[in-house]
Amino acid sequence: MTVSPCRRNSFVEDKDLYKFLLNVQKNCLKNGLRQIVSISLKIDWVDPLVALDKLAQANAINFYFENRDKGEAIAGIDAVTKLQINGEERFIQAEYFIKSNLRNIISFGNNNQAFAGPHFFCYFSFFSENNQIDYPFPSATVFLPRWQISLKNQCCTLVMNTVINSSVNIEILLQNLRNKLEFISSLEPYSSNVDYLPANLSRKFVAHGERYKRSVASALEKIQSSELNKVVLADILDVRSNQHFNLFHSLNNLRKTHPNCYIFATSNGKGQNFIGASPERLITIHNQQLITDALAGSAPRGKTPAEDAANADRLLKSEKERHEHLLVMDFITQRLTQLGLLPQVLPPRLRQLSNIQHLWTPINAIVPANVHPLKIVAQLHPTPAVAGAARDIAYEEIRRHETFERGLYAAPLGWIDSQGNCEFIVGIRSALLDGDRARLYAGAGIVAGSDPDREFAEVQLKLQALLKALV
Ligand SMILES: C=C(O[C@H]1C=CC=C(C(=O)O)[C@@H]1O)C(=O)O
Repeated sequence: MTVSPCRRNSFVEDKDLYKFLLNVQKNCLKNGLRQIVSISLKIDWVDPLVALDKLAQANAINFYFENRDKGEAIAGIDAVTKLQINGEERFIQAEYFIKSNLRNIISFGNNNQAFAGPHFFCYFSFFSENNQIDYPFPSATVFLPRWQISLKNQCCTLVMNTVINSSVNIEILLQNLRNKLEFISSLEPYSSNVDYLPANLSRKFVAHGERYKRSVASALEKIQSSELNKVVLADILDVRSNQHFNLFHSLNNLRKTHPNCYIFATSNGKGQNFIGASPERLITIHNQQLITDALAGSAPRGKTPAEDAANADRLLKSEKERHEHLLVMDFITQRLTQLGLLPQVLPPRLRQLSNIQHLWTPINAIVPANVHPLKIVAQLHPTPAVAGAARDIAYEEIRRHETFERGLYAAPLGWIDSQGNCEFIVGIRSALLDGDRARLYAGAGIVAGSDPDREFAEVQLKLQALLKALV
């Protein structure tokens, strides 16, 4: 087990918290209010994934986010307050929900600690309305977790968000916190061989290939004859296992096999989970410094260093891949400029993942204090890395060729704190888990010069890497 350089607070002895909560309650009584309190405590090292595994209830919503390269992981368990909506106004309503809740939250604890204080977890679907009536997630969910366990640079933080009103028993509330702390400190590191038998998978649909390639060919005709420059067409892989998919086992596999991707999972509290390993950051804001990624244009990794270098070289020089990439970069810079930001484009580079490599251009900007992160998310989503250009024509093509609901696939997912810091990624290379069934999603950008066979192979490469991690 990793030894933590950080020691937890001896809060149990701390009378300040008790006094603080009593004061909050007094104020609630006097003013007829209800207040959310966010208590942050440094705790001994724990794996947030294990905490999620052991603390999550099947009937509550949860969220998990990890980036191994950055040494960060965060689990949000159960909700103190949540918003679930559909429709065009979802980003504005989500922003309003967060702002109005923040006005009613008082924080306790050291807010300089990483991931201290209230964090709102947010996830959206690709389209503002899902066509599939029984799709298991609404088009926007925002929640403040009851429990949040995070890790950054080997330091762990527990946040308890709780409602205080006139009838809450403060002693019971504190006892609940002590119990939780004790339970968390008893957790062992993740062991991948616990209670887990290898699964047998059967595929429900085997031959999407010809249909996908026909869609690419048809999209290419449209690209030749219209304003469409690019469309991202996705495919699915439906599998069934002889046992229920194990969320934690899959997440543990994903973080091992994709250490430089964002590993994510959300549960809807009704038995379905959406999980994945995405290389694509939509935005990170830290102290008003924004970073976003233009990520598009791909090649497989080579089997030998020489083959790998040759693939990388071809990718960097390919006019077709650079055109595909440039469409994303131009879109992002234009959209940020429209918001009044001054984007700085960094030199292009390669983003090399375990199975695939991409053209990657990071873009920086300073975010004025009055621009909420969700305004930027709304402005950027969906970029041509997951939709296309021009967007409206790409939407038509996606709806025409994809016979499934995209749902949360290729959509923004992340967190926002009370200072306007945030991290949102794009939920590509993802899967919807539902008991013993899983639907896997991946796509590829189609531009002039795309070859249907190669685009299909790229999608399969992405799907197979994900499938391997699920079992
Ligand atoms: C839409 C996906 O990937 C996008 C992101 C990076 C590179 C892409 C490409 O080269 O086609 C795609 O635009 C996906 O993996 O589902």
